[in-house]
Amino acid sequence: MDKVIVAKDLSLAYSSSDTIINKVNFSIDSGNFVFITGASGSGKSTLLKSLYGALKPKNGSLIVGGVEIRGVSRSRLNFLRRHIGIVFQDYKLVKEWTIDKNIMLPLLINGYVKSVANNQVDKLLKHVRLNHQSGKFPLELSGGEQQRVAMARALAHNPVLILADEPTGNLDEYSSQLIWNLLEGANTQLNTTVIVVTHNIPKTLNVDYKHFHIEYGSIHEVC
Ligand SMILES: Nc1ncnc2c1ncn2[C@@H]1O[C@H](COP(=O)(O)OP(=O)(O)OP(=O)(O)O)[C@@H](O)[C@H]1O
Repeated sequence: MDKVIVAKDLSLAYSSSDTIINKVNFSIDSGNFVFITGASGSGKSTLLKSLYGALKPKNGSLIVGGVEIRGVSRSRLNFLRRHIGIVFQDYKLVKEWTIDKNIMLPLLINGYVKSVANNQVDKLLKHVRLNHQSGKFPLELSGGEQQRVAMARALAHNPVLILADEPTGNLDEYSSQLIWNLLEGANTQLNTTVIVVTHNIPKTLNVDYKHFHIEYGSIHEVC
């Protein structure tokens, strides 16, 4: 099976004095569904940031989608990110844009012509059960609805990898379940590799998943 991510002796830090992740080794196969847990401040978001190149390794090697993140050029990183969908706990939608335009952005970046992108946005809004909210702005939606827009944006360009940082952290049970269903669907139907940072692994998920736990700068596989 292809490896989507390979970390060798990977260390991550924000400054030269304190290392958050220290010489870890792990790999993730294409099509895996992976949970990353750990105490608050253990480095879960830091690890995720490194996977989309927002934080470069301090030492060691981190290969994502065949691209070595350490020393990667801006253009190569932009190319890699076209194959990644990212979901944040605080949604990170552009509030001045309609939800349709937010979802359309990755499609236009990936070279879709406007008419095809428009159709795709309609399909995605239906997929996340928000077609009735088309044309609205993010702040006119509830938190759960905004996160579903963020999910639609992450799924829009059929990414090979979805990275989600506490995607249900602020949501009620109904919205959380919808988000888990969407992530599960991407994984089982499209074979998208999914990596989720969370404090709580849902009990209702119908996928075989891997579970990595971060503690004291190390990562170990729980199952
Ligand atoms: N931009 C930054 N600059 C400097 N230090 C940072 C930065 N972001 C995070 N840190 C530090 O890195 C450590 C790990 O933070 P991180 O956000 O990765 O933890 P986490 O496991 O995701 O925590 P939580 O579950 O609370 O979100 C913390 O000590 C934090 O203060």
